[in-house]
Parts: sequence; C-alpha cells; structure tokens
Amino acid sequence: MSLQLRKIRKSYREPGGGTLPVLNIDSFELPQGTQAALIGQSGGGKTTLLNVISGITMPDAGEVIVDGTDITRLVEPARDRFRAERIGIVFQTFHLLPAFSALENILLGMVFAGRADRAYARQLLERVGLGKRMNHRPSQLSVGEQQRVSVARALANRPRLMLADEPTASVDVANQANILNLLRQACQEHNVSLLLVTHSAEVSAQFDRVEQLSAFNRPGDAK
Ligand SMILES: Nc1ncnc2c1ncn2[C@@H]1O[C@H](COP(=O)(O)OP(=O)(O)OP(=O)(O)O)[C@@H](O)[C@H]1O
Repeated sequence: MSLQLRKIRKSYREPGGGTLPVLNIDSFELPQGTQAALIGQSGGGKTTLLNVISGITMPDAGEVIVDGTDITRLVEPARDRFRAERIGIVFQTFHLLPAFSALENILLGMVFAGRADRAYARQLLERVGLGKRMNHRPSQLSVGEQQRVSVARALANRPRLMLADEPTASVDVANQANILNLLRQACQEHNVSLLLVTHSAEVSAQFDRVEQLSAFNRPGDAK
C-alpha cells in the first residue's frame, strides 16, 4: 500500500481565536500504482490534505502511512528527508529555482535526497521532451516546458507516491492534455501511485478512481 490515512484530524487557528476544522478522515487508502483524482469544493481542504500526506503540514491527530512508514512519528528533518526520497510533488506554480537550469533544478532535488545521478536526470528531461533545453533556466522556457521540468524533477528520486495539486491549471489548453498524459504515463511506467487534485471535470473524467473529498472527510463531525 503506498498510502494509508487513519483517523486524521486537522484544524487551523482562526485570526479571531477560534478553530476551523478542515480534515476529519477516518480512513483512506491508495494501493501501490493506483492513480486517483481528488475533487471537491474550493476551501474544502484538498491542498491541506496533500500537505498532510507529504508531511509539509502535521495533522493534529492520526496516522499518515506512506510506503509503510507513519510519517507523523518522524521528527521534522527525517520527515523532510523521507519526502525528498519517497514523494514526488508537482505544484500548480512549478516552484522551480529561477537561477538554475532545468538540469540543475533536477540535480538539486537529487542532492537533497542524497544521490545526484546526472545520467538519470538527463534521461528524465529527454523523457519529458526537453532533451534540447536542459541548460535553459526557467525564464527561458515556456510555461508548459517549465511544468514538464517540474514533472521530471518530481520523478527524479524514484518516488513511490506522486502528489499533484492542479498541475495543469497554469498551463494553456494545448499543453494541458500533454502534461497530464506525461505525468500519468511516467507514473505508470515507474509504478508510482498518483493522487491528483483537480477542479476540471475533463481531467477527473480520465481517472478510473475519482475521490470526492466530502465523501470521506467530515470536518464538522464531533469526535
Ligand atoms: N495556514 C492556514 N491557516 C488558516 N486557515 C487556513 C490555512 N490554510 C488553509 N486554510 C483554510 O482551510 C480551508 C481549506 O483550505 P485548502 O487550501 O486546503 O482548500 P482547497 O480544497 O485546496 O481549496 P481550493 O480548491 O480553493 O484550492 C480553507 O477554508 C482555508 O481558508
């Protein structure tokens, strides 16, 4: 199993002093290699859920078991290392480092996880169709190309789980299908599980498994 959530609770503190319950998930599982779309209303907690799964945000309670490890039991540096090694993340706004080339952006992520494999980084850039643009910085690449770099970077450490938050939202229509297909095919080739947040019915319709957050998240329920 690549992902198991157990009795997850997460609230935010409100500026006025109250608390806003956002997540209350009894159980959620994603078997290894599965691809699922996560949909739900704006403000429903989808990004919070991805952040909890990746260990960027800690839940108030519950277990987040990724590839057999409950990451809520790891101290922060160990959690950061675990994320770098096992979880690939593709953001809506790419999060590429502007001063570095496409190749360097991928290598830096590898270094953080402890193994810079230049040959594999090049192979991934070839795989996403950027073999001839490896030495370009993000500003010298089109938006679609930047997102393809971020897909290659997310695959660089051979993750077990890929999280994607609206990965096609910033990309023009012509590139949307291209990026989505690339992400899905690459995950399939490497047997990586994929959980992809989308607002697009067109995108979610392509997934066999579509998870409506409100179907398994009951933030308002008492304990
Ligand atoms: N750091 C924070 N502090 C306080 N409240 C927050 C924080 N982050 C998110 N929220 C609130 O938590 C709720 C869930 O936000 P989240 O971003 O997870 O929703 P979402 O489903 O991803 O929304 P969208 O589809 O609009 O991106 C929202 O009401 C948001 O205002």
